Amino acid sequence: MDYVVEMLGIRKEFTGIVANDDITLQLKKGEIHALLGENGAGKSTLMSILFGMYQPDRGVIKVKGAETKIANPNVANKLGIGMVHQHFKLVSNFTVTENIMLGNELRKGVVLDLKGAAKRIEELSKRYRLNVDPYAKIEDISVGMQQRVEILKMLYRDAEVLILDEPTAVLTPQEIQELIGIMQHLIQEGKSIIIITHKLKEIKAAAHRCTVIRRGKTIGTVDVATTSEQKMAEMMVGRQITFKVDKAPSKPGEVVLKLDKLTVNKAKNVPGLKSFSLEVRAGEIVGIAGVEGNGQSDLVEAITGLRKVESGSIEFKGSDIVELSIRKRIESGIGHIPEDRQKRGLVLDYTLEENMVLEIYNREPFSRSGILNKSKIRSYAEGILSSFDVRSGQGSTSVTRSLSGGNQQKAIIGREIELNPKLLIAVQPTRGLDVGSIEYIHKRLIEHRDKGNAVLLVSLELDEVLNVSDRVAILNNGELVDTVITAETTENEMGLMMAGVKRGDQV
Ligand SMILES: Nc1ncnc2c1ncn2[C@@H]1O[C@H](COP(=O)(O)OP(=O)(O)OP(=O)(O)O)[C@@H](O)[C@H]1O
Repeated sequence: MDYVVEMLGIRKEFTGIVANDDITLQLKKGEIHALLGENGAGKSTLMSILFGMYQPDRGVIKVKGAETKIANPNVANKLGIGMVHQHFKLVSNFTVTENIMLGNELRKGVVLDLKGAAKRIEELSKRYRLNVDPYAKIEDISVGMQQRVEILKMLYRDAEVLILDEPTAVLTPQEIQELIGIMQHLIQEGKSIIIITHKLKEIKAAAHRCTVIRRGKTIGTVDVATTSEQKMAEMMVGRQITFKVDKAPSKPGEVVLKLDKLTVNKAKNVPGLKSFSLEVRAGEIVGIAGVEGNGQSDLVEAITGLRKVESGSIEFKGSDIVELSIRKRIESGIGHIPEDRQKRGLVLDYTLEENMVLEIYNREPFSRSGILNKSKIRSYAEGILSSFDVRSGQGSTSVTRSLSGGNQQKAIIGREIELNPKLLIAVQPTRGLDVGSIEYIHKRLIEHRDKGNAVLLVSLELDEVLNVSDRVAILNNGELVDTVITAETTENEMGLMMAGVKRGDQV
């Protein structure tokens, strides 16, 4: 068999946890190979080993049949292996060309030929249909385009094996389709791809084979065309997944959040949200649907106090909170699961238990007369971590940075729900989570509603908005298109409203 890369019997242990335990993955030339596994299963660790960022404790790596030691990423590059990380490594005020040359020509101390490099980048971009402008500045291009720059960086270095670590997590549905097209074109040109994703639909749409790992061990490699999504999910979590959200009809109570003609600016004098009105009641989940960048973050940041309001009012439990500080808003009962967990949600160098009490460490019973009660903090944190199944090497004392991305996300969700806020604002709560965890988080959001709280759910996943929310407000270009009851609408109808077509105007 013609394998370009083989990872055989790979083991990697971190303090307190075996991240990879005898894993085998074989990549055929010209295939798109998906790597699937629960949060913390060991996917990123395995790929970091292939890219030379970690050394395995045991096991063999072969590239084109020859056993190799990949001592560092430079060696990986020389062997034709490239990787796009979850968090891009681009300098925002540099151009595309400068970024691609950085760490290549620049490191080698070669005399720079920017023009020549830009020309080659343009050719590569054309050949692989990436549509990237070599002279654009990173800060001026979309996240999807930035990802293409990362792909170009690999191609510029003649990579033959491309590793993409959760590339679709940051993309809009449209960009995901484009990326799948790009991947298909790349393999036609002889490249081979390993892609990490939690989305079974994407695996079905793009991959030829899929290797499933669970808790550091290989479960198996399957042909995607003949394996159902259900089957892959079961291999991954080791139990049946329903893919359905069970919920009773909502029983809306008093108005918890009342937004009246709210206008928020994106930049100076550029409105992001325009005269937006909405009520969210106790005992209901209201979803916000829209194509990314249509006012969702302006809305969330205005309610949580991160952004100044131009005009209009925000009433929470009957009083206007526009002038309240962020901390006062949290104390009065507004919980927030933020979109960017690394920037806003967690302090990565703190331990997990410190992060679990970030908003409440100065209250009883966690501190008294300025002295922290460490055992109370620990038992509180351990409670959250166990009910939300947050997996880490050293339990509540693990440094948060060492957790896998999905486990960091589960920790934030657990922390915010545990505070039992009267209003919970959940922004993309299940981004980066495996199907088992998504099922659990949806259940907890509904339980939170059933306790008589209000939930505002902002998500780009139409399935999620439709299945979890009771009502949905649709945003287009910063304006409310309509508010609909989810049981009375369809995905198609919602799609049209997201494009700005009101219900009554649809044909
Ligand atoms: N540098 C590190 N130090 C200590 N533990 C680590 C380190 N890197 C990863 N781990 C642990 O190894 C396990 C596997 O993590 P990894 O990031 O490989 O999982 P993953 O499958 O990529 O998860 P996700 O889907 O959530 O991104 C996790 O329990 C994580 O906490």
